[in-house]
Amino acid sequence: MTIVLTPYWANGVQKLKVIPRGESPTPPSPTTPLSRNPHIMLTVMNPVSALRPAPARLAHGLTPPALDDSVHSVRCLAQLRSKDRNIEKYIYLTQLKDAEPNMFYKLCVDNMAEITPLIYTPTVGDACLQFSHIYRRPEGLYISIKDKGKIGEVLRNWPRIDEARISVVTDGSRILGLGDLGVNGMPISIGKLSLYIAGAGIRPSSTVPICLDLGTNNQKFLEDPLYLGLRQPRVPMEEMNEFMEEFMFEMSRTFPNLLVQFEDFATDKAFAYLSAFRNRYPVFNDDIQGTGGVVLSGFMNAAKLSSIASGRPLSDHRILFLGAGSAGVGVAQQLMSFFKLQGLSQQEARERIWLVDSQGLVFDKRGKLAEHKLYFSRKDYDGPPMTDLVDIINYVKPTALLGLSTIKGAFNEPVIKTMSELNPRPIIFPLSNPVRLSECEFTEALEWSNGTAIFASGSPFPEQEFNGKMHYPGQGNNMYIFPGLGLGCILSKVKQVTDGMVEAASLGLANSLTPEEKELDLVYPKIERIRDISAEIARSVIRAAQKDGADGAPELKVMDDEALLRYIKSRMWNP
Ligand SMILES: O=C([O-])CC(=O)C(=O)O
Ligand SMILES: [Mg+2]
Repeated sequence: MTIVLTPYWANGVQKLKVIPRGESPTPPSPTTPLSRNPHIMLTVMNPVSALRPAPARLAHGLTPPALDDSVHSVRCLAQLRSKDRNIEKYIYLTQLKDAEPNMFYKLCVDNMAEITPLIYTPTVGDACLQFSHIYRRPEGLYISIKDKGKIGEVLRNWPRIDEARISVVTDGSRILGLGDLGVNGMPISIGKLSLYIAGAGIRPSSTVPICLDLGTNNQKFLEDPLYLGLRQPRVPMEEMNEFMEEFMFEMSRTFPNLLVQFEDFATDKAFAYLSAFRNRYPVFNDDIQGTGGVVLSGFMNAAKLSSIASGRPLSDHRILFLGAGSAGVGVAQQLMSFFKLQGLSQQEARERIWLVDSQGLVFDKRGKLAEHKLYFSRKDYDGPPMTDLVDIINYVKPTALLGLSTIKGAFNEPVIKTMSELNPRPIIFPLSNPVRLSECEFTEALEWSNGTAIFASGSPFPEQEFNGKMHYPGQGNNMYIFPGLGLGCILSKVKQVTDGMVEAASLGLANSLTPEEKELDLVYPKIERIRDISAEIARSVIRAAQKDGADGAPELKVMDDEALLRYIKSRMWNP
């Protein structure tokens, strides 16, 4: 006999009952108590934790006499802190989100600096690597290549279609700097959306984490008996293109009010799908535009500090990128705005930027280059290939060195010393994620530059005392941008995400430093203020959407800036 396990509730406790397959649970009658009504039971057992209703208050006597929400949050935090390993903390928080979503988000909002690195970068990287092993419950939506031709049907299985406003979609092909993780990329979509909720007050039930499964080329996963995805290599690009066309079309049909964030697609796909869809649907790519926007913002503040020390005009900065993938080129494109804001032409702005990839300096005469590198490829160099980073620095004489290479240790002592010889305050941004792939550590940058480096990294580093002074590392991570950008897009019901909106998000972030933060030489605001920052960013984004004619909420146009900010804050969800 085949049996199925059917969950039911008894005295407020969830249990499992074995019943023969085909036999249905007792049909509900109007007199069935709520806790025994299988329809209610189904809601409670909804596979998507963010969609589950808050658990009903238990009847008197079913909870300990002194259980109280404010004390319980202290208890949860203590339980969290009692775990030694970050991955255990991640698992604990995932379970808490499932069991008590409000408590989970309350902990996040109240302890942003402590919890963000656990639910997001860098711990989420480990969670992805181990996802098929630490998996406990369904969360989010999985669409596989096997669903081609019926993607709409799968999407319509989402239980709260009407409420859906924001989806993070990954195909797992380039998770952080960890490479192709296939369906194990799901925690990235989940983690980003947790930050939307905690950082911008997006309602949990309006978030849709999605992982597309187009196979994986990760041999280790293909051989892992616990791997949760399709056991096949990635499908060819042509097949994926058809899949993506159907996917985006069905997404817009099923969820007419949804903003889509593409996340961690391999470089070629990241660029291809952004340009294929951005004029047709409200979509942006976090790794190209979010990272670009956040680095532009930090760079604007860093350049001011650096120029004060050197006396050079802002328009004279020279930026060298190590790494020319989607993030590197995305950031380079965004940094063009910095120079244009200083009055340089497009051509002049481009000449302030140099790219280095795995084969060294990117220049026209080097030979065939990938499409996305062409724009920044140097036309003014025709010597032999230049591969040594110190040589390249001595040739380019950059004021800023930005790393998006995922090569740990690439910014070594000679590199940073050379930067320091050229600049009284060199800008050093090792932006690769997670932390163990960072081009250098904060302490190294401080030591080798004798405390002069203006530093921001993709993953978090602790603050550091050096030569009797406290130094604060910036975190140039797109987490500062995407929650506010998304909030602005949702509230103004945008039809598209324009370049102007991304630039506005970036300027909004740059201008959000308080006088105290400036006093400490910070290039990014403190993460504890993320809700205020997100509201400011959202306002800038809404104004830019209105200017670009991309918005669909005319009622926001008549509000003055103060009223708009109040309105944005009033729409934020609180746990
Ligand atoms: O997730 C992060 O921490 C930043 C990001 O988008 C990436 O590295 O791909
Ligand atoms: Mg990413």
